[in-house]
Amino acid sequence: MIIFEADKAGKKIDGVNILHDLSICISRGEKVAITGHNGSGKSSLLKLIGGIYENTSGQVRRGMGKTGYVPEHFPENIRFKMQEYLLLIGKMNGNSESELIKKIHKYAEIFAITNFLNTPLKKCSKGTKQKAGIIQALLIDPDILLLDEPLTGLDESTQVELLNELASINTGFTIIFTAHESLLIDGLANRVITVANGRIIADDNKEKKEKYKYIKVIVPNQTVASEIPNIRFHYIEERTVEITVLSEHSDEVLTRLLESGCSIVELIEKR
Ligand SMILES: Nc1ncnc2c1ncn2[C@@H]1O[C@H](COP(=O)(O)OP(=O)(O)OP(=O)(O)O)[C@@H](O)[C@H]1O
Repeated sequence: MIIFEADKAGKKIDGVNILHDLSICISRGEKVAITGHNGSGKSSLLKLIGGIYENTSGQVRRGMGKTGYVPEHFPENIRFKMQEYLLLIGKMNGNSESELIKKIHKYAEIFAITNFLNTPLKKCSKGTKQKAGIIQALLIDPDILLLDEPLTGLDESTQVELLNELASINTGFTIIFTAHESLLIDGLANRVITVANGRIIADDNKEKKEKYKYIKVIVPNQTVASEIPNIRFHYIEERTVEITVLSEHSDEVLTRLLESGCSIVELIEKR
């Protein structure tokens, strides 16, 4: 199901075109990274997708359901304790208090910040505040989560922690985020949109790239490999063969090898 579609869309602010000629389609469940240099238009594209910006040219259609948006910077000097703040924000969105407390505790556990629920936000670290920002967006049970540079300014171990936590929340919903870090792009995205000067210059669907399996196997005789379809192979020793096969054929190839009395030494997935 398509949740966002742009056809030659553009955005002009104060007479300046900041996004040009964008044509994209995003489907439910995709994990999309928007990347590019500073000032290339990443945040603006995210805002256009989320409806924070309306297009000033071309066509845009949205069918996204509830959208949770996490801005790049968490507001400074909030005097509320974390749980008070999350309750306040959650109530604005019509949740009941008991329902909200359950959700806050569930997400605080996933994001490993339960110990900070009673700490004033202004005393929390950048990483903890960032996590509170993400939880705030999750409290509305969004169908789509938009994150603007969620790892910026965090140290490396917090980045890895946050990535794992983001990857562990419900895999079914759509996540669209801007990022510079290959850690987040490689770890979370299945599609990478690259922008430069307000234009999309690349749109790569990682899932579509063919995946291969590399199998190292000891064969009982030299005819086995030559009788198996859909593989490339070469001998590295008299009885040891390296086989490369498309992932989609790998199960049937492994079955054939085992039925022919081969011993599998190594099995690696490659892009
Ligand atoms: N509200 C605005 N008014 C005027 N110009 C803007 C506005 N928002 C963005 N721009 C301009 O549009 C361009 C793209 O900005 P944007 O914030 O989308 O880039 P970005 O890739 O997210 O940058 P960064 O990586 O530095 O966050 C920049 O030149 C910026 O100055």
